[in-house]
Amino acid sequence: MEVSGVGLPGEAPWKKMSAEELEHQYLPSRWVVRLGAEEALRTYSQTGIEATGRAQATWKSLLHVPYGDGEGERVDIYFPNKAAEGALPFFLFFHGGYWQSGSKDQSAFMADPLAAQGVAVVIVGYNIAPKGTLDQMVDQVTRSIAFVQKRYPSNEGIYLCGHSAGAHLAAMMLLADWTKHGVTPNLKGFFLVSGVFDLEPMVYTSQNVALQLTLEDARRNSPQLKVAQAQPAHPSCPVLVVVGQFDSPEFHRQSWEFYQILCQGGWKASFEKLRDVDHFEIIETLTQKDSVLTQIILKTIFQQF
Ligand SMILES: Nc1ccccc1C(=O)C[C@H](N)C(=O)O
Repeated sequence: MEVSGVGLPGEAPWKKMSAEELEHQYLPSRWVVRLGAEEALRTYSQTGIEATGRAQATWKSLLHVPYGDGEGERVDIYFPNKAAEGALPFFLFFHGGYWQSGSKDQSAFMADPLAAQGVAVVIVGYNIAPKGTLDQMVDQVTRSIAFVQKRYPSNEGIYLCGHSAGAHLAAMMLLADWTKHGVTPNLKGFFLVSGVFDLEPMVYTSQNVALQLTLEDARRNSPQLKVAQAQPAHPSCPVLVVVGQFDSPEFHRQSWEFYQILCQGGWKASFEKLRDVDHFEIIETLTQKDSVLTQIILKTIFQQF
């Protein structure tokens, strides 16, 4: 006998959720325990704005550097105090905000602690919805990476880090086809922080009002599905999938299942659940040189594992 509301074995758990529950699972600010939702979002923005101001006051920077002709196609680059501008590891960051909020101008969370250790930090701007579509964002991110490789061909590695929606964009780069960009970036590591890798549930949340994803768009842009179908392009490149203790169960499931599919596909993946942090604190901790995530990133870049 079929029990209503209970899915088939192996069926994604979100398919059994009510619309309200699904909405709740995919609103990260509702899962913040230390603050109210509004205050958590305010603190996150404030922390990003302050870190960006500090980075611009401290480090040599190139701001609003175009990587394409489109209006939003700009990066900010923060350099450590070194003469050799190009022979450095480059850390590229893709901000979160559900592909419809946030900007590079308030996302240089990690610039200070990474530049202090000799890493060039690139904060990537892309056209958020409704101006940009998800396909355009993926293309912009691809071009931003090709741009960095072309401009700094003697780089000591390009590391990609994304938060939330930005982790999705970074994960899409595991599968990027670089041939049409005329360059193969020297990708050395991926840090996927509190990401969404299967976009199908997003189609049924209020986030899709601005995104306007069809089921087909969502599937075409789901690294969870793509990784399962492809050979690893960079089998020796470390891919860290990390989620916050106070992220919602759906965010935990998304990260865990993506990590598992990476392992099955032959990627050098690892998984971390960071204690005591929510969806926003996880990235706010990158302003501190001693935080667990900052240290993991630095150890990966400098191969101290
Ligand atoms: N501003 C963000 C920045 C980074 C990551 C998520 C958000 C969100 O606002 C998500 C959603 N609108 C929420 O209220 O949780």
